[in-house]
Amino acid sequence: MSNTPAHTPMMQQYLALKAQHPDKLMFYRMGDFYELFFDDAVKAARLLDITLTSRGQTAGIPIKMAGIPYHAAEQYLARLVKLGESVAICEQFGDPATSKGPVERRVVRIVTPGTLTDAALLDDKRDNLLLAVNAIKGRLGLAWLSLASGEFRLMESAVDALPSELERLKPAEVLLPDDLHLEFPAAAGYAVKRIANWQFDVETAARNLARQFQTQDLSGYGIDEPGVAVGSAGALLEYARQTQCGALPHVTGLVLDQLGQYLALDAATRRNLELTETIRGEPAPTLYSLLDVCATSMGSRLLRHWLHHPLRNQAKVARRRDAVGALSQSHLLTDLRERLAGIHDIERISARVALRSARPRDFSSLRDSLLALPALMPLLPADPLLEELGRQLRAPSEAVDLLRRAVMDEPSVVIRDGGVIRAGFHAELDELRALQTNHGDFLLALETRERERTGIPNLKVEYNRVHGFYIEVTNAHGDKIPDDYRRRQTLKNAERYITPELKTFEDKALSAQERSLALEKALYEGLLDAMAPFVPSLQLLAQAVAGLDVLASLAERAMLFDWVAPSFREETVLQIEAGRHPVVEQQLRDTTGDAFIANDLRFDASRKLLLITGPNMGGKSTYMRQAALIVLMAHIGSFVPAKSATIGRLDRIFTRIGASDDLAGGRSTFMVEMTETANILNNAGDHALVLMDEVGRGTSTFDGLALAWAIARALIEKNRSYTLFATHYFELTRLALDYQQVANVHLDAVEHKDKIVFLHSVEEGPASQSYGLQVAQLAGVPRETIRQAKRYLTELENQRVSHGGQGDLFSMPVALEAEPEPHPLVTQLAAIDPDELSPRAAHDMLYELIRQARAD
Ligand SMILES: Nc1ncnc2c1ncn2[C@@H]1O[C@H](COP(=O)(O)OP(=O)(O)OP(=O)(O)O)[C@@H](O)[C@H]1O
Repeated sequence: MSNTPAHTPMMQQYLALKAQHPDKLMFYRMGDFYELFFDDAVKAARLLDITLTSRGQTAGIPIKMAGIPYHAAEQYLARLVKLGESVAICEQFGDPATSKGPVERRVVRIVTPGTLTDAALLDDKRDNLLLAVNAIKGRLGLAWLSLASGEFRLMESAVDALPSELERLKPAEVLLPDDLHLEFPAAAGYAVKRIANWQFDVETAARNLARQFQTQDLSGYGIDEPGVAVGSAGALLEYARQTQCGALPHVTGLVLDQLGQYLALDAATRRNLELTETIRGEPAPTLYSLLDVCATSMGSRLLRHWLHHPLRNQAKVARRRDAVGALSQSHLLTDLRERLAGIHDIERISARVALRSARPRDFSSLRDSLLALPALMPLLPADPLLEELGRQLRAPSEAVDLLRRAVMDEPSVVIRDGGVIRAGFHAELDELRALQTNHGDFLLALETRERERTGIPNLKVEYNRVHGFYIEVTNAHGDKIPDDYRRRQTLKNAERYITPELKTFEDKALSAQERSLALEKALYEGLLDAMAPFVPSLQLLAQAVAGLDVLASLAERAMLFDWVAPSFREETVLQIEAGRHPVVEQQLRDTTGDAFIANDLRFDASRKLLLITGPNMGGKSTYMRQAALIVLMAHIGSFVPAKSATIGRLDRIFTRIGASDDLAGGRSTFMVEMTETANILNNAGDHALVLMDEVGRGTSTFDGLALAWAIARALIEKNRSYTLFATHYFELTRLALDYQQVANVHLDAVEHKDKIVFLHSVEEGPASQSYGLQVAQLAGVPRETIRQAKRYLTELENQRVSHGGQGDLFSMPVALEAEPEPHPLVTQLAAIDPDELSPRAAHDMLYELIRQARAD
């Protein structure tokens, strides 16, 4: 037998619970603290910067410990989940005073980065997604859930779509089967959890999902033959359920995400266009930061979603655009937006109701929000989409009525403290509360009555903590004591009595507070039960509010910034009159106060590639990006910064903009550039909008020029996309001579007293010079260096004139065509060494070659 002492009973309990959650930190409730032990304590102390102490020994091992006060737990949880950690929260049940051995404890929930529902842990303005990924035979199965709203989606795609899907969804946590190895973009900001492979089993998943949704199978969700994505959805649902230690009643269905319905944006494009984050990862200035003046956080989240999911269907987008138009014309728009601001996060509150974690203030906020809805309807202008949304704004009247009757105007923060259920809702609760507050009245009334009954004028009814309630009679009146008085205590000059009536009152009063708190808690549980059936309709209503809010914000932006309604066409056209870059325009206004120079853009079937030249800083990138942003804004239903915009059928936007290293991913600038280019050449079709910014500049001049030339030709001949191709290689401007679909445009600049002035206006034709040195001078490069560069430039230009220079490369384009394969006869001839051949063999060889030549 070993001499090692056994673990203490408490540690045995701890270790048994911890063994079920080895990969999570365990918050172990002990009185007013959550304690962490052993390695968890060391880790938490490091991550949270809290003190590491020790708490004696167990089984001969010192117990390392770190603790946090339970009432401050949320802020620590928030920090841990941000760092990608998961935490199992273990509460104590039963009364420590009466239990033998350690009080019972259970893990009540698990907080992981992707399954947050607490208002305090969530970002109001973005969805918090849990994503499960699997791949089988080259097919990728994705499923994702926003537990805080109940939205559950899935899709299948090719494995190489993973990076762009991650960029689109931006999950907080990703679940993967144990032995799946996929290449993930580095530093993507989500936690990765490995779970057992069998959890992804497709058949089990399909069964479990159908059970969750209470359906026969999944065909009602458009899934007739469950595949790899269903396996992911099953694994995800089970994981989410475990984190909540219970059912997920608000997850009532699945949506099959049809990628085909969205304008496709690859990962690089989402980043390059700075939709919701700048290239440096900041939240502003971005298109989202400009557009998001939503009054509710539900609206802000939906807008973010719309920006990442522009719709291809022109009719659907036109409906939104028309609603934005109607709202922008409405003199009630400001009123509407003010009213919307009074509406709380119905979506997330409903989810918490379903998960039974709603707090008292969730209920009062929900009530106030539902009561505010009817006032919105008269503020909606006539418009088909707005009328549809308006119809969805009706709150279930029973729910409103219940909340009104049950919940105080301003309930306390936690139910534990009472003060939540409204007076008049429940008679017994009212009585219990009355007992606590009306002691004085009752005692006075009793005193008066007893004085009259006994004829003792100085009889007193009183209370003290030791003896409770009593009637005190001085010894002088001892002979008048009625029969029903029972002696409780004898003093020097007086006796204290209790009567059956007073005893009953005492019992009630002393336990009233305890009982009223318990009753209030039970009523609160009942309220959660009673509200649960309304969750699905509240979720729908929340979506309607969010939709309305986004449309109203877009209308406000359209009015303020003077944007116009785009018009859509089926045919090949993309025409923008006086377009502006929405974000740069506002930045200029806020900083220098300069006006943004509006520019036209014209594409049609006979003009599909624009070669853009012009000086650095001239505005090439801005011009290209503004085209993409206008197209994108149009496809979410927004008005656009232009005088007019006519947009034909489009299915994708591709961008190859800017030089960014992917050092973490081990790819150089040039490698990133070429990977993105390869993606475009392999996938862009004639309905794609392609932006190519200075492709080829990441390598040597000649390689870069040759690549840029070949890439432009491929885009014209093969992809036939709408292409904006900005370049510093003037040689490329000659493509316009060879292809009628190619047009040259340039950004204008003028030199004024040795200084360059950018006009930022786009003109037809190629630029005349590049002004590189002038821009360098403007940037503050020392004068001497500029002088040297000038001298060197003159030398280079002279050499170029005498040797033909780069331009010659393109005056004989054939030279660039791939070398043709040599004829087999040539190969054979080259392989012959005549010195090794006898005259006879040479003769035979000659005949053989002639035979082959004739046979050809
Ligand atoms: N149409 C415009 N009106 C006013 N200012 C503009 C306009 N276009 C660009 N600018 C200003 O010029 C700056 C440079 O523009 P941009 O980055 O598009 O130039 P570029 O030609 O792409 O330069 P480079 O070749 O060095 O990348 C912008 O930051 C903006 O402040």
